[in-house]
Amino acid sequence: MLKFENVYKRYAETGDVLKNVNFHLKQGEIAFLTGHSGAGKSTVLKLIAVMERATRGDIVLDGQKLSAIKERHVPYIRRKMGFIYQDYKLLQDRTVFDNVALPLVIAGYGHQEVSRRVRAALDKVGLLGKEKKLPLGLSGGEQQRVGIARAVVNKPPMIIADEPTGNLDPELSAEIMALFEQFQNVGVTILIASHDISLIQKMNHRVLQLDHGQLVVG
Ligand SMILES: Nc1ncnc2c1ncn2[C@@H]1O[C@H](COP(=O)(O)OP(=O)(O)OP(=O)(O)O)[C@@H](O)[C@H]1O
Repeated sequence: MLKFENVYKRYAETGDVLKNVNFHLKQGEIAFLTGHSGAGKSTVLKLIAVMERATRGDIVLDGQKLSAIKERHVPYIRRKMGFIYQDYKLLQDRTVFDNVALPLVIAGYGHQEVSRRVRAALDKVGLLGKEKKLPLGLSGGEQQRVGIARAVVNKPPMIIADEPTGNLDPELSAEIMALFEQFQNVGVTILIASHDISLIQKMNHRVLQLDHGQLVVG
Protein backbone atom coordinates (compact mmCIF):
# COMPACT_ATOMS: atom_id res chain seq x y z
CA MET A 1 0.00 0.00 0.00
CA LEU A 2 2.83 2.40 0.92
CA LYS A 3 6.45 1.92 0.00
CA PHE A 4 9.47 4.11 0.75
CA GLU A 5 12.43 3.11 -1.39
CA ASN A 6 15.80 4.75 -0.69
CA VAL A 7 14.10 8.02 0.20
CA TYR A 8 16.18 11.10 0.96
CA LYS A 9 14.94 14.56 1.83
CA ARG A 10 17.36 17.45 1.84
CA TYR A 11 16.69 21.06 2.81
CA ALA A 12 19.24 23.66 1.82
CA GLU A 13 19.32 25.02 5.39
CA THR A 14 19.42 21.74 7.33
CA GLY A 15 20.93 19.17 4.94
CA ASP A 16 19.62 15.61 4.74
CA VAL A 17 16.73 15.28 7.19
CA LEU A 18 15.80 11.83 5.81
CA LYS A 19 18.57 9.48 4.76
CA ASN A 20 17.92 6.36 2.73
CA VAL A 21 14.57 5.53 4.36
CA ASN A 22 13.08 2.18 3.30
CA PHE A 23 9.88 0.54 4.51
CA HIS A 24 6.77 -1.12 3.16
CA LEU A 25 3.35 -0.94 4.82
CA LYS A 26 0.98 -3.58 3.57
CA GLN A 27 -2.73 -3.02 3.14
CA GLY A 28 -4.45 -3.30 6.51
CA GLU A 29 -1.28 -2.79 8.52
CA ILE A 30 -1.00 -0.34 11.44
CA ALA A 31 2.40 1.14 12.22
CA PHE A 32 3.64 3.74 14.67
CA LEU A 33 6.21 6.21 13.41
CA THR A 34 8.34 7.32 16.30
CA GLY A 35 11.65 8.99 17.12
CA HIS A 36 13.09 11.99 18.95
CA SER A 37 12.04 15.56 18.22
CA GLY A 38 13.57 16.51 14.88
CA ALA A 39 14.11 12.87 13.84
CA GLY A 40 12.06 13.38 10.67
CA LYS A 41 8.57 12.08 11.50
CA SER A 42 6.69 15.12 10.20
CA THR A 43 8.87 15.12 7.11
CA VAL A 44 7.81 11.53 6.35
CA LEU A 45 4.14 12.51 6.72
CA LYS A 46 4.60 15.60 4.51
CA LEU A 47 6.17 13.45 1.79
CA ILE A 48 3.25 11.00 1.89
CA ALA A 49 0.77 13.90 1.72
CA VAL A 50 2.80 15.33 -1.19
CA MET A 51 3.18 18.60 0.71
CA GLU A 52 6.90 18.11 0.08
CA ARG A 53 8.73 16.02 -2.53
CA ALA A 54 11.55 13.56 -1.88
CA THR A 55 14.99 14.70 -3.02
CA ARG A 56 15.89 11.13 -4.06
CA GLY A 57 14.23 7.73 -4.02
CA ASP A 58 10.67 6.64 -4.61
CA ILE A 59 7.50 6.74 -2.59
CA VAL A 60 4.78 4.49 -3.98
CA LEU A 61 1.22 4.87 -2.68
CA ASP A 62 -1.40 2.42 -3.85
CA GLY A 63 0.69 1.62 -6.94
CA GLN A 64 1.36 5.26 -7.84
CA LYS A 65 4.82 6.81 -7.72
CA LEU A 66 4.40 10.11 -5.90
CA SER A 67 7.37 11.66 -7.71
CA ALA A 68 5.48 11.25 -10.98
CA ILE A 69 2.33 13.03 -9.76
CA LYS A 70 1.85 16.42 -11.34
CA GLU A 71 1.01 19.28 -9.00
CA ARG A 72 -2.52 19.56 -10.40
CA HIS A 73 -3.19 15.88 -9.61
CA VAL A 74 -2.05 16.12 -5.99
CA PRO A 75 -5.61 16.72 -4.64
CA TYR A 76 -6.70 13.41 -6.20
CA ILE A 77 -3.89 11.43 -4.56
CA ARG A 78 -4.73 13.13 -1.23
CA ARG A 79 -8.22 11.67 -1.44
CA LYS A 80 -6.64 8.28 -0.88
CA MET A 81 -5.62 9.45 2.60
CA GLY A 82 -7.48 10.57 5.67
CA PHE A 83 -5.53 12.98 7.88
CA ILE A 84 -5.87 13.16 11.65
CA TYR A 85 -4.14 15.83 13.76
CA GLN A 86 -3.17 16.27 17.39
CA ASP A 87 -5.20 19.49 17.69
CA TYR A 88 -8.14 18.04 15.66
CA LYS A 89 -8.25 21.02 13.27
CA LEU A 90 -12.03 21.30 13.37
CA LEU A 91 -13.90 24.36 12.14
CA GLN A 92 -15.23 25.79 15.40
CA ASP A 93 -18.11 27.72 13.84
CA ARG A 94 -19.46 24.67 12.00
CA THR A 95 -21.44 21.79 13.39
CA VAL A 96 -20.07 18.28 13.80
CA PHE A 97 -22.07 17.30 10.70
CA ASP A 98 -20.58 20.11 8.60
CA ASN A 99 -17.05 19.33 9.75
CA VAL A 100 -17.35 15.69 8.75
CA ALA A 101 -19.10 16.61 5.49
CA LEU A 102 -16.30 18.92 4.36
CA PRO A 103 -14.19 16.41 2.35
CA LEU A 104 -17.32 15.18 0.56
CA VAL A 105 -18.51 18.69 -0.24
CA ILE A 106 -15.05 19.52 -1.63
CA ALA A 107 -15.12 16.32 -3.69
CA GLY A 108 -18.49 17.40 -5.14
CA TYR A 109 -20.84 14.76 -3.71
CA GLY A 110 -24.58 15.42 -3.85
CA HIS A 111 -26.61 16.38 -0.81
CA GLN A 112 -28.16 12.95 -0.17
CA GLU A 113 -24.89 11.07 -0.56
CA VAL A 114 -23.19 13.55 1.80
CA SER A 115 -25.89 13.05 4.39
CA ARG A 116 -25.77 9.25 4.14
CA ARG A 117 -22.00 9.03 4.34
CA VAL A 118 -21.63 11.57 7.16
CA ARG A 119 -24.15 9.68 9.27
CA ALA A 120 -22.38 6.38 8.55
CA ALA A 121 -19.01 7.89 9.57
CA LEU A 122 -20.46 9.43 12.75
CA ASP A 123 -22.09 6.11 13.57
CA LYS A 124 -18.71 4.35 13.28
CA VAL A 125 -17.12 6.71 15.80
CA GLY A 126 -20.13 6.65 18.14
CA LEU A 127 -21.25 10.27 17.63
CA LEU A 128 -24.48 9.94 15.67
CA GLY A 129 -26.49 11.85 18.28
CA LYS A 130 -24.10 14.85 18.24
CA GLU A 131 -24.23 15.95 14.63
CA LYS A 132 -25.81 19.34 15.37
CA LYS A 133 -23.35 20.28 18.12
CA LEU A 134 -20.45 22.67 17.70
CA PRO A 135 -16.99 21.20 18.37
CA LEU A 136 -16.40 23.32 21.49
CA GLY A 137 -19.41 21.66 23.12
CA LEU A 138 -17.63 18.31 22.94
CA SER A 139 -14.91 16.72 25.07
CA GLY A 140 -11.39 16.32 23.68
CA GLY A 141 -11.95 12.64 22.98
CA GLU A 142 -15.19 13.43 21.15
CA GLN A 143 -13.51 16.17 19.11
CA GLN A 144 -10.84 13.71 18.03
CA ARG A 145 -13.56 11.24 17.05
CA VAL A 146 -15.08 13.99 14.85
CA GLY A 147 -11.60 14.37 13.33
CA ILE A 148 -11.52 10.64 12.68
CA ALA A 149 -15.00 10.62 11.14
CA ARG A 150 -13.90 13.46 8.82
CA ALA A 151 -10.77 11.47 7.88
CA VAL A 152 -12.67 8.30 6.99
CA VAL A 153 -15.84 9.75 5.46
CA ASN A 154 -14.35 9.44 1.97
CA LYS A 155 -13.38 5.81 2.71
CA PRO A 156 -9.69 6.36 2.00
CA PRO A 157 -7.47 3.25 1.88
CA MET A 158 -4.94 4.96 4.16
CA ILE A 159 -5.07 6.99 7.38
CA ILE A 160 -2.20 9.27 8.38
CA ALA A 161 -2.37 10.43 11.99
CA ASP A 162 0.02 13.01 13.47
CA GLU A 163 0.16 12.61 17.27
CA PRO A 164 -3.58 11.78 17.39
CA THR A 165 -3.55 11.06 21.12
CA GLY A 166 -1.18 13.89 22.07
CA ASN A 167 -3.91 15.84 23.89
CA LEU A 168 -5.76 12.87 25.36
CA ASP A 169 -5.42 10.90 28.58
CA PRO A 170 -4.49 7.18 28.46
CA GLU A 171 -8.11 5.98 28.59
CA LEU A 172 -9.25 8.18 25.69
CA SER A 173 -6.06 7.32 23.79
CA ALA A 174 -6.94 3.64 24.09
CA GLU A 175 -10.43 4.40 22.71
CA ILE A 176 -8.92 6.16 19.72
CA MET A 177 -6.57 3.23 19.11
CA ALA A 178 -9.51 0.81 19.32
CA LEU A 179 -11.21 2.84 16.59
CA PHE A 180 -8.09 2.64 14.42
CA GLU A 181 -8.11 -1.13 14.87
CA GLN A 182 -11.71 -1.25 13.64
CA PHE A 183 -10.65 0.51 10.45
CA GLN A 184 -7.66 -1.81 10.17
CA ASN A 185 -10.07 -4.75 10.30
CA VAL A 186 -11.74 -3.52 7.13
CA GLY A 187 -8.39 -3.20 5.33
CA VAL A 188 -7.40 0.41 5.99
CA THR A 189 -3.64 1.01 6.29
CA ILE A 190 -2.75 3.32 9.19
CA LEU A 191 0.43 5.24 9.97
CA ILE A 192 0.51 7.00 13.34
CA ALA A 193 3.31 9.43 14.22
CA SER A 194 3.60 9.36 18.00
CA HIS A 195 5.87 10.19 20.92
CA ASP A 196 3.65 8.25 23.32
CA ILE A 197 6.01 5.42 24.27
CA SER A 198 3.66 3.92 26.87
CA LEU A 199 0.82 3.75 24.32
CA ILE A 200 3.14 2.26 21.69
CA GLN A 201 4.36 -0.37 24.15
CA LYS A 202 0.80 -1.29 25.14
CA MET A 203 -0.26 -1.86 21.53
CA ASN A 204 1.11 -4.77 19.62
CA HIS A 205 1.76 -2.95 16.34
CA ARG A 206 4.72 -2.44 14.11
CA VAL A 207 7.07 0.40 15.06
CA LEU A 208 9.09 2.45 12.58
CA GLN A 209 11.70 4.39 14.51
CA LEU A 210 13.61 7.30 13.06
CA ASP A 211 16.88 8.57 14.49
CA HIS A 212 18.40 11.68 12.91
CA GLY A 213 16.67 10.91 9.62
CA GLN A 214 17.53 7.22 9.46
CA LEU A 215 15.14 4.38 10.05
CA VAL A 216 16.75 2.43 12.87
CA VAL A 217 13.79 0.13 13.64
CA GLY A 218 11.38 -0.85 10.95
N1 LIG B 1 10.82 23.31 5.71
C1 LIG B 1 11.97 22.99 6.31
N2 LIG B 1 13.11 23.63 5.97
C2 LIG B 1 14.28 23.30 6.56
N3 LIG B 1 14.43 22.34 7.49
C3 LIG B 1 13.32 21.66 7.87
C4 LIG B 1 12.05 21.95 7.30
N4 LIG B 1 11.13 21.12 7.86
C5 LIG B 1 11.81 20.36 8.74
N5 LIG B 1 13.13 20.70 8.75
C6 LIG B 1 14.17 20.07 9.58
O1 LIG B 1 14.10 18.67 9.36
C7 LIG B 1 14.40 17.96 10.57
C8 LIG B 1 13.28 16.96 10.86
O2 LIG B 1 12.10 17.69 11.21
P1 LIG B 1 10.70 17.00 11.44
O3 LIG B 1 9.73 18.10 11.71
O4 LIG B 1 10.42 16.05 10.36
O5 LIG B 1 10.97 16.17 12.79
P2 LIG B 1 9.94 15.45 13.77
O6 LIG B 1 10.54 14.10 14.04
O7 LIG B 1 8.59 15.51 13.21
O8 LIG B 1 10.04 16.35 15.07
P3 LIG B 1 8.90 16.73 16.17
O9 LIG B 1 8.67 15.47 16.94
O10 LIG B 1 9.59 17.79 16.99
O11 LIG B 1 7.71 17.23 15.43
C9 LIG B 1 14.61 19.01 11.64
O12 LIG B 1 16.01 19.22 11.76
C10 LIG B 1 13.96 20.25 11.06
O13 LIG B 1 14.58 21.42 11.51
